[in-house]
Amino acid sequence: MANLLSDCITANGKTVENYVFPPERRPPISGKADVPIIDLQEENASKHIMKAIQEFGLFQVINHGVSKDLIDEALKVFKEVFELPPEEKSKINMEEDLNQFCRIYSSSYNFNTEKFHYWRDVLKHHCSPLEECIKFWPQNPENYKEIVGAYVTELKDLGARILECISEGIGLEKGYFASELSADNILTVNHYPPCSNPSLTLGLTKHSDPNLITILQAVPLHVPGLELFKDGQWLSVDTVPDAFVIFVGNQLEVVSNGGMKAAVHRVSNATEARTSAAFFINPSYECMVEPAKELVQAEINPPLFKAFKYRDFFKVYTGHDGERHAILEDFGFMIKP
Ligand SMILES: O=C(O)CCC(=O)C(=O)O
Ligand SMILES: [Fe+2]
Repeated sequence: MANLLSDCITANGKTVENYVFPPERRPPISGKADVPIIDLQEENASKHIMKAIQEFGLFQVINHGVSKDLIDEALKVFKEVFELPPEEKSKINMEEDLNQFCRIYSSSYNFNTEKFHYWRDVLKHHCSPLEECIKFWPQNPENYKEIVGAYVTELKDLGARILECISEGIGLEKGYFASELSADNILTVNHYPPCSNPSLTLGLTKHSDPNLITILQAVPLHVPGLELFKDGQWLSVDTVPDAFVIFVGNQLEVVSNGGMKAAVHRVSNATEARTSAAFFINPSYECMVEPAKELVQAEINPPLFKAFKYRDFFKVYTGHDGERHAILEDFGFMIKP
């Protein structure tokens, strides 16, 4: 397993080879995306969410009910993980197995085979069922389990409320997603260390998330990073304080039979460090995913995706970085270049 970037930087203060992406994989941004800010307490929140999804595939939520103190504590503890001395970090499981419940690694799952590495370190663990997963979470910082346990419990609840708004918005019963479709939760903490030449690297390449929805927060707010691909252009995404960014993922695209499109995004680096926490709401690995029967009609609106087991999709998604688009098309996704 490769060293973590955060360790290399502390150890010798300079960058590492194989992090320079070819120019065609890092086209510049053309401006800013005016991503809608939705007040979840507002009566018409569901309507606003649907409109934002149609236009952007993502939106910000405020008045979401998650306390500011808890958010601040969680984001602090996430940063602290990457500030631990290398010997402490190495105690966090670094196994390659996809089913490991807690892993810390650099760049991506495919570090050993990928040609270019992303300028990021990652801590990733499952969060459901909490009592089981929490045993595998980092022992340090000491308060990690307590704070992150409370944080992911709140985010799970927030996700359920947002999914209720979405099911209402697309004409499905309110509890449609409160099933195996949203049974698994994974937390990914991305740490993008300071980069001396951020125009040459990528924190994360162009992708859409594999899941139902993602709930994201990043600090510090003034450090840019998240970028959205919209109408053939890359646009930077600024967020307002204490808002969560909500992304439509591939499985929502399937269930809505293409009615909603997953947000295509990437992350650029900066001369300052940035840390983001992405809470992924996923189907369970055994869940069969297909377009909702209620949204499909044989002649007028035939199913655009064949049914698949989420495990099979996820294996493809994580295993074939370079060929991902061709393979996703095999599942029915119409991927534009
Ligand atoms: O760091 C970010 O802003 C986004 C991270 C992301 O896209 C992901 O983890 O899938
Ligand atoms: Fe993402």
